[in-house]
Amino acid sequence: MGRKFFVGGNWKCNGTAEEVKKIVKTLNDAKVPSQDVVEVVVSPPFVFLPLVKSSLRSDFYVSAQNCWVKKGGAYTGEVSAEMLVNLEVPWVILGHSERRALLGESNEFVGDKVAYALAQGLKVIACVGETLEQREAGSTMDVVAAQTKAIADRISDWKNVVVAYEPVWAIGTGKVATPAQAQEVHDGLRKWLQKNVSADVAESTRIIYGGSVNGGNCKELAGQTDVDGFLVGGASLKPEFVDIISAATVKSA
Ligand SMILES: O=C[C@H](O)COP(=O)(O)O
Repeated sequence: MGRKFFVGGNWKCNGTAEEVKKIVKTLNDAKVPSQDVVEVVVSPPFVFLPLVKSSLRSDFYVSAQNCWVKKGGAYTGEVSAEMLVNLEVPWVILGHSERRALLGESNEFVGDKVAYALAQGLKVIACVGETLEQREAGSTMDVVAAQTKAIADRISDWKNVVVAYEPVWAIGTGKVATPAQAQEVHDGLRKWLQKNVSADVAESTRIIYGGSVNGGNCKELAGQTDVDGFLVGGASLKPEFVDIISAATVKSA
């Protein structure tokens, strides 16, 4: 079974209600490849999830950008996986590098979050990626393998997991990884899954790329064998997100 192309739009901490309505309208009016070809998920800030969910076209899905590591309770400011399930939000992004760096989320903490969210029935976009310093030190594969291992150690079923490879140096910088750089790490991650999880999981798990993806570079990146889609930040707030979704046709061509 082929891996269906996956395009996620991570809106991060952006937008007013008016801006959100405008983005949704652009998406709703867009002509994109069918659901058989591409799975599209947009991830607004928590407060806009109900608005987006209720107004977004039915062939696109919503995702939260984070959730708490265990059952809800006395955790001021957090949102639990159960709450997302209750609101019928199917996806959650976990382990984004901004949270790892700014909020000190460790590999183990992210692994615990992934395991808990999956156990509640959520689907997870799990982010991994190296800093520029780590890349220059030649430790890219070690870093992403350790991040992936912390997840693999805690879960047994990968069917609801998409792995997002997001080199930190490429996020929001306009400095996109070359298609060859992306392919090299995606291939390395797939081999890691094959060796440490199973051949089936390696073959079926989508590994998507994130980091300055835009309407201009998406097709070449999508052409790489092991690039199964994108997690898009800045460009997901703009009409060019539609072109990025349409890059899925590169795979089916
Ligand atoms: O989650 C998305 C990534 O952080 C990429 O962000 P960017 O497309 O703005 O570089």
